[in-house]
Amino acid sequence: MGVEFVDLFNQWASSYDDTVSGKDPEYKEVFEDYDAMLQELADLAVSPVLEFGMGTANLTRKIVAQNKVVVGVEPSEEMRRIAIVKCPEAAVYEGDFINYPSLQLPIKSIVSSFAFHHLKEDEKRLAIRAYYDKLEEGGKIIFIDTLFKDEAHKWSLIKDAEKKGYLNLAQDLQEEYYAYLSELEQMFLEVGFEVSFKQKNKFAWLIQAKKGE
Ligand SMILES: C[S@@+](CC[C@H](N)C(=O)[O-])C[C@H]1O[C@@H](n2cnc3c(N)ncnc32)[C@H](O)[C@@H]1O
Repeated sequence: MGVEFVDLFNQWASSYDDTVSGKDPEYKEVFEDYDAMLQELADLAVSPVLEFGMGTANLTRKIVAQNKVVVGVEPSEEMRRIAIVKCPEAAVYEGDFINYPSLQLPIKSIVSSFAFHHLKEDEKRLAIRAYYDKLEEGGKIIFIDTLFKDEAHKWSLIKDAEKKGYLNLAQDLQEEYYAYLSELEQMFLEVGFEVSFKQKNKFAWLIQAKKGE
């Protein structure tokens, strides 16, 4: 489910790290402060960690460097191929936010960066419910992703991208399933999570959702 973007990621995998390091002007602002954002997320994660959409393992490496155990799930074969080389310490599985191998570990953190927007609204809701059951008491979901504050904010980002000639970005902002903050907040609250949002750059937000103890 939600894996309609995988071909794109197979093609993007070999140049993905150039994009996140700011070499592609079109996506520079999307990934502004990428390393610092991932580091903040890594610092917050409590082991054992389940990571979805690990891509080329940039977040995974930061978590593993703190001697935390990470199980990574990634649908793109090309991304997994790079992730395994860059982060041999992590267990890496084929799968997605909803379908992934059953794990025997007690999971204390579920993390993901720049990937949750690949799920449609009903898929996001399904995943969040399942993560509530999967997490240990006191466990946390910690995501970083692009969010829209509201409809006006969405269209201001799209218009701004168009004005700069960033037509791929403008198209992504319309075609991928970026959530509205209030809609995502509601999905977490209705399951029983405490949730908070912190804006990290023009596009990306840190989302923390805690399961009560
Ligand atoms: C923009 S990349 C982010 C990679 C990495 N987390 C990072 O921060 O650089 C999005 C990743 O999500 C993966 N992805 C796409 N659809 C997914 C899904 N339904 N479930 C899990 N991962 C997915 C892609 O293959 C890709 O590796």
